[in-house]
Amino acid sequence: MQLSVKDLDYIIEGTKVLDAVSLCVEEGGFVGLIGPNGCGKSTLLKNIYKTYKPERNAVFISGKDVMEMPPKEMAGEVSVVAQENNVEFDVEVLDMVMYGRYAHRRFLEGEKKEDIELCRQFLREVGMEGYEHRMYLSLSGGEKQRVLLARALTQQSRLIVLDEPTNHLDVRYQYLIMQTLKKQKITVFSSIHDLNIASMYCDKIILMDRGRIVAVGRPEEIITEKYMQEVFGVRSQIKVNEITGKIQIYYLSDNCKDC
Ligand SMILES: Nc1ncnc2c1ncn2[C@@H]1O[C@H](COP(=O)(O)OP(=O)(O)OP(=O)(O)O)[C@@H](O)[C@H]1O
Repeated sequence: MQLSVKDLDYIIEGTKVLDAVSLCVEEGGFVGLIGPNGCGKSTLLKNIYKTYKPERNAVFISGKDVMEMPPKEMAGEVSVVAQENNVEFDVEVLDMVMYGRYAHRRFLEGEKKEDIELCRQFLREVGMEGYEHRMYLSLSGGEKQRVLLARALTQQSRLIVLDEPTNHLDVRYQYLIMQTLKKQKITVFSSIHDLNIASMYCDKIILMDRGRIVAVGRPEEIITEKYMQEVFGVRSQIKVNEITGKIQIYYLSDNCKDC
């Protein structure tokens, strides 16, 4: 098992934001984390990649407690695409992607040709070829997001954790990014708002509500009319798409005449 969380609580300003959260993500899995705004998805992910400090013996990557892992070891095991990336100083896009090679470089070692080629390859994969020498902060939100994904892939860890990676992206790039992730031989754990995208790419979905895990299962077991109503408070119709064979969700508005 690549990632496991055991009975994790997390309190922010006196409020229990995570309440006894346990989950596991098996090696090679593509696991989506879904749930309403404010249910604790980002807080859970931040505990996993240690932006927040989890309790000891609660978060394990490849069997090791993350709190026992020094930064370089952590970077070798898990790459992260977080939701907020406050970049304090501007760099060229290629240099931004090169940061992903941190875990693979020795102290004071220069950039290797192979590293640069790898960075260029992942920039191509995310549709950012030709942007290598643009300044990162001059990019649009969606372009930045794709560069950060290239950086995470360049890290070549076995697990990637992403917080809403398709935020900011137009529909073409939403699918390109998910497709790119799917192609890698890597374990993926990602929060996802778009449930049709989740059903298309995930083999397992974890549903959260109010700081707790409500259900875990295959997309067709979790993205159901019942859970949509109970957890999101939205009426929906769910059908299997004839072309993709995946389930598709249609939202029904309250003032819809015939539904
Ligand atoms: N620094 C903070 N101070 C106070 N409350 C916070 C803080 N960070 C998060 N929270 C609260 O914790 C809860 C969980 O937030 P979190 O960002 O984890 O939700 P989320 O499921 O990722 O939401 P979204 O779908 O909107 O991104 C929310 O109610 C949020 O307001």
